[in-house]
Amino acid sequence: MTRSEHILDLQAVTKEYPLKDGNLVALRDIDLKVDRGQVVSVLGPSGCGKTTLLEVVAGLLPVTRGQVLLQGEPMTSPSPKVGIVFQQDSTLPWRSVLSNIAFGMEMTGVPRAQANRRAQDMLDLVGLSEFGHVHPHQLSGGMRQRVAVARVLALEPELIVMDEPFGALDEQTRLHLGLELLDLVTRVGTTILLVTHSIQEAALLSDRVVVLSARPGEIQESFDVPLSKPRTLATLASADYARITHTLWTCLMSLEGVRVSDDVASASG
Ligand SMILES: Nc1ncnc2c1ncn2[C@@H]1O[C@H](COP(=O)(O)OP(=O)(O)OP(=O)(O)O)[C@@H](O)[C@H]1O
Repeated sequence: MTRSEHILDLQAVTKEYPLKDGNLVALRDIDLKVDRGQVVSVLGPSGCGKTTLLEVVAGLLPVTRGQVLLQGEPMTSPSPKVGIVFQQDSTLPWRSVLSNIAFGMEMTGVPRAQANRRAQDMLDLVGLSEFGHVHPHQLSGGMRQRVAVARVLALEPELIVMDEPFGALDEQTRLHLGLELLDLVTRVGTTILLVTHSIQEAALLSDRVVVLSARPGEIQESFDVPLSKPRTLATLASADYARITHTLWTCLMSLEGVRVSDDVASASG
């Protein structure tokens, strides 16, 4: 594999937070390569450093040691090449949906008329063609997250990092929107790094799932997800899906010191 195919390359990344009485090591020696067009999920126990990892990748936090390369270049500050979708609704309530999407483009100097045209294209892409002129509070939580995704896609990032983007939604809506997102990013060829607490979501959407250990977060295991594409809700009923969720569940439970019997793990999948 050539260097350019690794859109993201974390090399021995360690992140420490300074505290009054010493440093808190949030991440230790993280080596992670993500190929162009891949969806990679990060799972791990609460507090293991998942959000820290995303913030480091997005250039929002400096690393303590090691480096983050995006397309071979060190990432040391936020870049338009990396889009971010957070769990919390980040739409601006006083702007219409269309102008929420256009806003990011206007900030980067795109003329308003052009930004509005592209915003409409993005709305069409996320299935909200008719909703450009309403305000965010008139949409459901899932629709608002689609607006957030459209706003990020409009900027044509190389990589999108997502922190529990559908975490505030019920499990069914979450998986449904996740599949829509997967279809979308497959079409536009974007690379995704996704933090989630949901084994189901990670298995359903990812090419690879990385499991972090309890703090300090180190890479415990990395699993390729051998599910055929396109993924659909029917994937949830497949034997391969049951196997990969079982594997992920067992790995996570072992981090919590729990031994999972096959029966319990199968039932959980
Ligand atoms: N700004 C900060 N200053 C000091 N410590 C921090 C800071 N931000 C995070 N931490 C600590 O770093 C560790 C990792 O936090 P982080 O939010 O990255 O974990 P997480 O895996 O995303 O957690 P969760 O799954 O609960 O959302 C935690 O122990 C947290 O308390």
